Amino acid sequence: QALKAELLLTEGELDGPPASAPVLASSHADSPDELAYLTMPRRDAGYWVRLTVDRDIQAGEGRVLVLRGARARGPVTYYPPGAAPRLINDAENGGPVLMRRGWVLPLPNGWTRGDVAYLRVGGNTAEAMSLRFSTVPEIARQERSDSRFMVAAFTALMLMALAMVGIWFAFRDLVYLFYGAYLSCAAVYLLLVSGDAAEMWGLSGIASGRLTVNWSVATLATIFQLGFSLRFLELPRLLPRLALMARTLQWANIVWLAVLLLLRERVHGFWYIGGNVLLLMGIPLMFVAAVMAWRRGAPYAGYYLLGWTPLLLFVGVLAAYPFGVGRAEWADRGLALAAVLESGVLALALSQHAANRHRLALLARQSGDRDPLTGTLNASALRLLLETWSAPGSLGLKRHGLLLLDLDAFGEVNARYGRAVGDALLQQALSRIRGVLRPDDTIARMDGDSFAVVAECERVDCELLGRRLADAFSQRPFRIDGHEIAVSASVGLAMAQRGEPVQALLDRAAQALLSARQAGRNTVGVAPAAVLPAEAEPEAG
Ligand SMILES: Nc1nc2c(ncn2[C@@H]2O[C@H](COP(=O)(O)OP(=O)(O)OP(=O)(O)O)[C@@H](O)[C@H]2O)c(=O)[nH]1
Repeated sequence: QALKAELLLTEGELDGPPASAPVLASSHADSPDELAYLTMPRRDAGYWVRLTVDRDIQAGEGRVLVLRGARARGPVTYYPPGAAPRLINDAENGGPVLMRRGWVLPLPNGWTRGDVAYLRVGGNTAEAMSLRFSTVPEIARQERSDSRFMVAAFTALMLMALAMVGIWFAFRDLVYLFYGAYLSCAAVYLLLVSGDAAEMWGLSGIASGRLTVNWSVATLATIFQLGFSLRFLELPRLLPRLALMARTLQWANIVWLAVLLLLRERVHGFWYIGGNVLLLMGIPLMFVAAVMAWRRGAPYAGYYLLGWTPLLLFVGVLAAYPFGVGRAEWADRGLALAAVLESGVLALALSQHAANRHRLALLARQSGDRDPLTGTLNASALRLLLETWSAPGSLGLKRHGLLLLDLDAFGEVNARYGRAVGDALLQQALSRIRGVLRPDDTIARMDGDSFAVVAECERVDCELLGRRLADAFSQRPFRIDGHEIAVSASVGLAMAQRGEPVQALLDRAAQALLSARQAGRNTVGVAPAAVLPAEAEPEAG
């Protein structure tokens, strides 16, 4: 059964289908599975679409046409072959609502070859639309299966959102709350666009104001997603410029959402174009940010990429659909599936994030060994933490480095300004070190003027961190009691290796620190890799 759809170019308002008109574009669907697909450029006068078939369709066959797209347009009038015209896509004026997979255009008297059907498509928006044949039982089957699928996706997302709120409650870090809020918005959005909300108790009211609500929920999801990404990828620290761009985009979304909420129907004709453009700008930005953060050692950026890439692709396809790129038929389901996959991966990452933090907090609290002057962990607490991480079977940090930092010529500060000033300097030194670290890094005061940092990073990034720590001291003098005191620091780095005893790791870091001091201070020394019994053989051979 071949269906032909032609986009006609007419002038002025007509009372009925044009007798003849130039054809702007045409599309064929040669088999029942194919779509006739038309992209419509913006045009004040709207369009007429002429539909023809190459074979007769009997009235009793139960065949119907399914129209998709044209979502943001004004009312569409349908002129069935051999029957009276009717208005569709007019939910806001009490007309029939969108089915999950489009509007059903019935063929009450069948379709005789040679008869012509028309669609009058109003509204001044650029949007693509598609047409295909189906049957009522087939649509019913599809609706049922879509419905089950969407409810499962909704439930999965909502459960994960609840878990995130729970984690936020325990740790009070906004990253979890943002993610939970994003998940709930995504779940509600999926339900709304799937069309199920209209039939659900409690949601039918929301669903009837459809466009404003759908778009607001989607925009809120974007706003929360950006907030989450900023924190999760540690953009302000790692990539300040990208962080600024993400914040700007977040604000643009907030402003655009306010426009929608204030003006509602009055902006429906064009609002979604701005919304989709913002979305299409955000996708590559977040992708680039994730790749760059990953390369700079953001510990969870790998999860982010794994989870988001498929979802961003589907969002991109859907956002580009009104502009005539891509076909949204398969993208709806793909979107739901990718959203569940994404939330699964990210929820896993965030719970690992939380578990790491929990273990640290617990250990630090249990150890109770704190340095009285600065209030941070002391040497024995740090040793306990290192022992726990290196114990076989522990969750452990992935790859981590131990950095020892020693202030250069600190004895002179004491001698020149007095011990009280020295104490104040040590306290300020701790905040300088903290300023360079991530929230998950661990810091301890070992003794006198030396500190230790344990950071989850690859060797290059740990070396960079070492340099940043030294720079934090050399680039700015301390100001204490009206004195300006310049103090540099030397840093020794040793990368932890599986199976290496904690004392050996500490010794290697101390050796690296010694070499840095011997190299003239204000430098970073890096310890050579440990030779472990299991690895000694291949090296010897
Ligand atoms: N104000 C103050 N000073 C301390 C404290 N604990 C240790 N110190 C002093 O810190 C200094 C540690 O000196 P070292 O690290 O051996 O040597 P340095 O003077 O820093 O010289 P470098 O060889 O460059 O490290 C000593 O002068 C100690 O008296 C403290 O709690 N408060």
